[in-house]
Amino acid sequence: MGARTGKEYIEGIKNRKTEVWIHGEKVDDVTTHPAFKNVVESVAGLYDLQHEKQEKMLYTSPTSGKKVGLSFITPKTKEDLFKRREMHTEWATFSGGMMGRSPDYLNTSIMAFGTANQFFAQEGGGSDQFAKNAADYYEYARENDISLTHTLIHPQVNRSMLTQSEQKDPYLSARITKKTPDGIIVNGCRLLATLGGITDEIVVFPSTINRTPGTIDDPFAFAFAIPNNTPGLKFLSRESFDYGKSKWDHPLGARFDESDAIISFEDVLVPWERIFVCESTDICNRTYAETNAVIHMTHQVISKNVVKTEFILGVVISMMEAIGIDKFMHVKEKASEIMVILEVLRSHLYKSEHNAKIDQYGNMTPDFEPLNAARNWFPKMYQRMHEIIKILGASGLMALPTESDFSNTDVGPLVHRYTQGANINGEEKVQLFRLAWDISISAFGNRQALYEYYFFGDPVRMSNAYYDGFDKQPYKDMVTNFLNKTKKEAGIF
Ligand SMILES: Cc1cc2nc3c(=O)[nH]c(=O)nc-3n(C[C@H](O)[C@H](O)[C@H](O)COP(=O)(O)OP(=O)(O)OC[C@H]3O[C@@H](n4cnc5c(N)ncnc54)[C@H](O)[C@@H]3O)c2cc1C
Ligand SMILES: O=C(O)Cc1ccc(O)c(O)c1
Repeated sequence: MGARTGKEYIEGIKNRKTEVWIHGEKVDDVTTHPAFKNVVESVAGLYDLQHEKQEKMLYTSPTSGKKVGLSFITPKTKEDLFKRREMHTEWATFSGGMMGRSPDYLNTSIMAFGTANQFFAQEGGGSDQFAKNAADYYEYARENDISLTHTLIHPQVNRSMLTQSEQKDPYLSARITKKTPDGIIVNGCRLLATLGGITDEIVVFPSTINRTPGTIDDPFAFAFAIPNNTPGLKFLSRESFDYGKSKWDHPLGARFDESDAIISFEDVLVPWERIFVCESTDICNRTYAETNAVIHMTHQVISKNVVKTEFILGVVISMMEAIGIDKFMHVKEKASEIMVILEVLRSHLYKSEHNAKIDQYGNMTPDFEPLNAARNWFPKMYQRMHEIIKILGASGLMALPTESDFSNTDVGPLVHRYTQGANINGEEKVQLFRLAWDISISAFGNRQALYEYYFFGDPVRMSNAYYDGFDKQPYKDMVTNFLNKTKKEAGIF
């Protein structure tokens, strides 16, 4: 098939008839349901963009010779990484970086699993069949341009219990309940699938963050990918933040609300050919790190976050000029904080690409150190950018008549006059500040802040993993050498 168009993506999910629930009802057709149709249209827009900018977005499949999405590329050179980043940038620009789960994010991980497929063959739970499955799945997803969601997290019942078997209900988190000649049977729940009901397939993998060393919880230790319409699979979506308002009133929420879903498994049969890990806590713990999937995913994330930061900077500078606060010292200081965040992110991305090396699987792999630092830092910086919009926007983030107020002949002229800015008319100012509101105040905006803080894992545990993995010795040696030298110079031997 090759790279799909928006129309093909929409037809695909329409025909799939995934079991999606929202607001207490089963969704008949996600492509027309008010909670999903606008974001479906946005995802379709991404697929169309692949064809509008083919040079930038597609490459030739090494197996079929067809044009396929560049996010699936097996990078062999630094130029491949630059090209892939430009592709990520193009898709991110479509939404101002507000779609965290544009399909390129997970496509990079499928590439990594597929090319590192021998990882899944190792002793202690792996098999040649699992390795073949990972290679085949990469080929299948790339050639058919499959859109994916993923779920890695156990339900938030009692986090003080380190394993799922210890929970008061050890059958709550999704686990293998039976093995049959056809595959495994899975029952229980997983969190949290963003874009859940509106993708083709779901990747059910272990957390990227290691479980506590030494804990074995094998019925919960698996990795597989299945179609969203597999019998017994339900997507229980959160309330929609697309309130069906005009895109002028809700410029982000009415277009990019990706939705998040709890995943329910009821006697779901996962065929053997779709399984990559089965009952191995040990392999699960190492999957993301040792296939380097997390590195390729982070390359997409930081590319996307550069765009998101550029977009927010643009909004903030426009707001400052709109209400004439752009000469105040503290205001410039706050905008400069965002400029610094942008330059730091760009530098991390640059270093990661320029220091890239061929890994053990033959892939040109970005340097993880700058990417890892950036993914530990940005979740906190995003909260600050969010705050800066509120500090600078003040009442302008609430004095926000709607499109229908402007078009009303009685109050339209009034609101147009009363909402004007320093060098901008009322309608233009409200449109700009509605965008700022949708980044910082609305349910959509606050979900973005939560997403950026948490989606890659709990920043506290991530920081501890970062600290533990950091090579600290050179810095300790530096200080020891310095102290030894001063001791010597002081005549103490
Ligand atoms: C908007 C959004 C979208 C998401 N999309 C996806 C998705 O598509 N796929 C997916 O798999 N996941 C997704 N996630 C889930 C995300 O990965 C988790 O939120 C994240 O890993 C943190 O886990 P948790 O939410 O269970 O928090 P918890 O682990 O429950 O943590 C809650 C609080 O308790 C503290 N805490 C808990 N346990 C410990 C501990 N052992 N030690 C120290 N402190 C602890 C944490 O620091 C935190 O402050 C999404 C999350 C959000 C918010
Ligand atoms: O691995 C974890 O524990 C959290 C995590 C990481 C990457 C993701 O994309 C995601 O949705 C969740």
